[in-house]
Formats: sequence, structure tokens, C-alpha cells
Amino acid sequence: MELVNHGVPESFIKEVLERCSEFFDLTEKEKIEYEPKCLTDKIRWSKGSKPGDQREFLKLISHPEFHRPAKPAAFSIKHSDPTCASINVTNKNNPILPQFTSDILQEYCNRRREVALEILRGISRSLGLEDCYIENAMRLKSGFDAVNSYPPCLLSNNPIGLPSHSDPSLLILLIQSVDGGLQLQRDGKWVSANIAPNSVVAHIGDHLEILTNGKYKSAVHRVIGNNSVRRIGLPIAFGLSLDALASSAPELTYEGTYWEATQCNMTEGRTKLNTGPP
Ligand SMILES: O=C(O)CCC(=O)C(=O)O
Ligand SMILES: [Fe+2]
Repeated sequence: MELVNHGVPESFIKEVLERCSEFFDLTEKEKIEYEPKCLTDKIRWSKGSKPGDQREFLKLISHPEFHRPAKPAAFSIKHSDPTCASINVTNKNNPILPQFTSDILQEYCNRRREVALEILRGISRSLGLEDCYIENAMRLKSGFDAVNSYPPCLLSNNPIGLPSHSDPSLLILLIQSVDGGLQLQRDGKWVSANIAPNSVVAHIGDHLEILTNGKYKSAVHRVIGNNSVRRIGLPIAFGLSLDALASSAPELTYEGTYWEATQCNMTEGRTKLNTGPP
């Protein structure tokens, strides 16, 4: 789904993508400072570790608090926890950029959140459920947002920057710095997503497929790399509360659970949905 008139000005989107790009311009030594050291590190840099994943990515954990109310106290860590010294770490050589990058990504996530909630309300309605059904079932007030952005690495002989996969979470809103790269699987074929400048791609994640008992299907997608120009893809994944569990809405179940159905129906690239309940 391509979204236009989404209410976030083009200049702000440009600024977000530029800040990400500046972050990737830091030296490897500087970026290593932002490798995750603590569970609650808000801004993290790392590289794809799975075969064929040529990404380098920056992640923002914009969850308000790493908080699991139903778990023992030891599982609840607030961002202000003094034992997590690496939170908000600033690099000596670049004292401004990463904090600034984190702030601007946070602001971008906040602005996107309302759009995501509005789409999820529309999806609830389309299923004959009350508007706030998904929000309430997934406890989105303390939901988890993550931003991945990455420049293409040198793509050697392999044009695939990120292999076929579907995303965890409920809904993903994506912008990109240059057109092209993202492909979606439709009827077994790869279709390029041509996204107009300043528009946003919205696609469904695995948890929404589970929740809706397969009525909304998680989008299988991949990214084709590009050696000539840096492309930043910036998906925000809107996820459920760390304390919630994705399971089929009882109002939508029929003949057993969706987990059972998906597990006897393996298809390429659907690893997340085929591994069974967590
Ligand atoms: O860069 C993109 O267009 C998409 C990236 C993606 O699919 C992901 O990070 O899961
Ligand atoms: Fe993805």
C-alpha cells in the first residue's frame, strides 16, 4: 500500500534520511561505538549477519521504556537505569551526530505512530471488530518501534542486498532515499515497488497475519542492491508490547489456530511464521 498525504512534510523526511546518511559516513571505528552493549541501548549500529544480508543498519529502539509489567522486576529496565551506562553514549569525535540522529529518528517515529494507529484502526474495522481492537489486544500504548536504515554495501557479484523475508511486527511504514530497490512477492513473482518521492510504503507484518488469522497476509519482500548510489531504506516496524503475545483473535478463528495452518504450509521466505509460537 502506498500512502500519500500522510502529514509529514517532505523537508522533514529529507532531513531524517540525510542524518542517517551522515551517520553511515562515520568511520567504522566510530560506528563500532554504537554496537549494542546493553539491552536498552536506544541507538544501535550493526551489520547483517545472516547469509546474503548485505546491510549495515542503524536501529532506534523507540519503546518508551523497556518494560514488561507481567514479568518479575528484574525484567523491567528503564532507559534511565544507571547500570546501563551505554545509553545515550556520545562519541568523543562526533559529540553531536548520534544523539541528534537518535532525536530526529525518535521525532520521526512519533509522527508516524498516529498514521500507523489510524491504519490499524481501519484494519480492525474492515474485519468487523471495534476500531481499537488491535491497539488494545496488542497493548500498543507500550508498543515497540524499530527503525532500520542502511546503505548498500559493495555488492560483489550478488545483486540481492536483503534476501526474501517477511517482517515481524504488526505494520511497517517505509521511506527510501532513492526510488527502486524494494521488491514485493505477488503470485510467486517479484514486483518492484515504485514509490513516488515523499510517499510511504505500508506493509503488513507477521504478527498482524497471526492476529487476523491470515485474513491480512504478511508481505514477502526483498531488496535489490545498487552499487552506484547509496540507498537508505527506512522502515519503522510498529510492534506489539513486549508483554503481549500475538495469537489469532478469537473472533476470527475457525478450524483451529493459524499457527497450525501455517506450520503445515511451508513457503519460501516465511521462516518467522513457520517456526511456531514463541
Ligand atoms: O530497505 C528497504 O526497502 C526494506 C528493508 C527491509 O525489508 C527490512 O529492514 O526488513
Ligand atoms: Fe523487511
